[in-house]
Amino acid sequence: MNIALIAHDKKKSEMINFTTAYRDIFKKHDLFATGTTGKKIHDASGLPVVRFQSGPLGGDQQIGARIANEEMDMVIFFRDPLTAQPHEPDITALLRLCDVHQIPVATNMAGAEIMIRALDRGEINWRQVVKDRKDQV
Ligand SMILES: O=C(CO)COP(=O)(O)O
Repeated sequence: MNIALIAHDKKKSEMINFTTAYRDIFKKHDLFATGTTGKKIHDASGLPVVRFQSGPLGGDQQIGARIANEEMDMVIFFRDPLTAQPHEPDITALLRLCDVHQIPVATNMAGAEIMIRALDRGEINWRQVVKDRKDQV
């Protein structure tokens, strides 16, 4: 599965802890991230991460484009609900595309833990059906 990982600055340490704790699950999948988040995850856990632009420079939009193409299967986005972001419209657009395309999305660690365990039990394998269908048209 293709998993997008994103964390705002005050949530980056949570993301590092999360990806390190669930490293054995994450290493079975393909990881994508906004620029700074991806670098920190890789440096802390050694997991390979494809990095897009930093969020304020368009990284959220790049991940959104992957979602629009049915190329992203899950989004874990640790948002900072207490700090205004200059690229708020990009963040809203990314979450909107998750809803448009029925992409499992967690915006905090409590939800992300449930989702990552479900992933490991194969409960998100239906995404492969969606992608196969897209390849046929
Ligand atoms: O701002 C972000 C998401 O909206 C995250 O971007 P960085 O991972 O580059 O800090």
